[in-house]
Amino acid sequence: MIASLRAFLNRIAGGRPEEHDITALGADLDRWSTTLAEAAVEETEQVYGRRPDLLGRGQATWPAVRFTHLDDNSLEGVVTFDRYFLGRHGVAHGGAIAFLFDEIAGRLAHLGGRPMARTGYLRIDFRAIAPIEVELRISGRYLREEGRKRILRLELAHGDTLCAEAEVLMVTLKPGQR
Ligand SMILES: CCCCC/C=C\C/C=C\C/C=C\C/C=C\CCCC(=O)SCCNC(=O)CCNC(=O)[C@H](O)C(C)(C)COP(=O)(O)OP(=O)(O)OC[C@H]1O[C@@H](n2cnc3c(N)ncnc32)[C@H](O)[C@@H]1OP(=O)(O)O
Repeated sequence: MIASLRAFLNRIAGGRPEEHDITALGADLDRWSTTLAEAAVEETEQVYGRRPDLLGRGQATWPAVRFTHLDDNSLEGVVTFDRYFLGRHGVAHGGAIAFLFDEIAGRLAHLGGRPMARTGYLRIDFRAIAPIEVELRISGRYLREEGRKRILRLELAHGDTLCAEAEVLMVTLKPGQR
């Protein structure tokens, strides 16, 4: 279903359907919303975004990263920004890159069974455009750990071109923090 939704969002983003199809689609979506409202659950019960075995953890609105390497202190992977993530002129939206980085930082921060942490800061430098619909490389590693602070470095590259880099602070949650 998530794969279908992902494909659907790309068709929406990249299409210019006829008016009668837009109207029919809106009605279909409204019907599904009503059905899904009956299946509403608390956050702890939801499945969306909680399936690490699926691309993008089972989120349709997250760029689908495929990890090629994971150890306790670093990771590597590939990601393609679909049409849905277009900013302008064939380039991925900067916010989509921030979303990608925050998620990757979360993944990196919890490697090696480390305790739960939250993003303190995410400082991004956009060095070159990141094109959509091509495979980009993502990498992340620990710079250092200081008490509750984990400082990480992330990179997004297209071939030999560095598209964006970030320094991220993840802070270990204190007892009672959620
Ligand atoms: C959403 C939760 C993630 C759940 C992960 C779940 C499972 C993991 C499994 C797999 C992972 C896969 C994917 C992960 C998914 C998503 C990851 C997304 C993560 C996020 O998207 S998360 C949402 C955005 N995030 C926030 O919503 C944070 C709001 N905020 C706060 O919750 C507090 O602000 C907090 C807790 C950050 C700190 O607060 P606090 O009271 O606990 O600690 P305190 O302030 O004492 O800071 C301690 C030391 O950090 C330094 N420090 C703190 N902040 C700093 C800053 N900005 N700049 C420079 N230094 C800073 C202090 O200066 C001090 O340093 P020092 O000890 O040296 O003095």
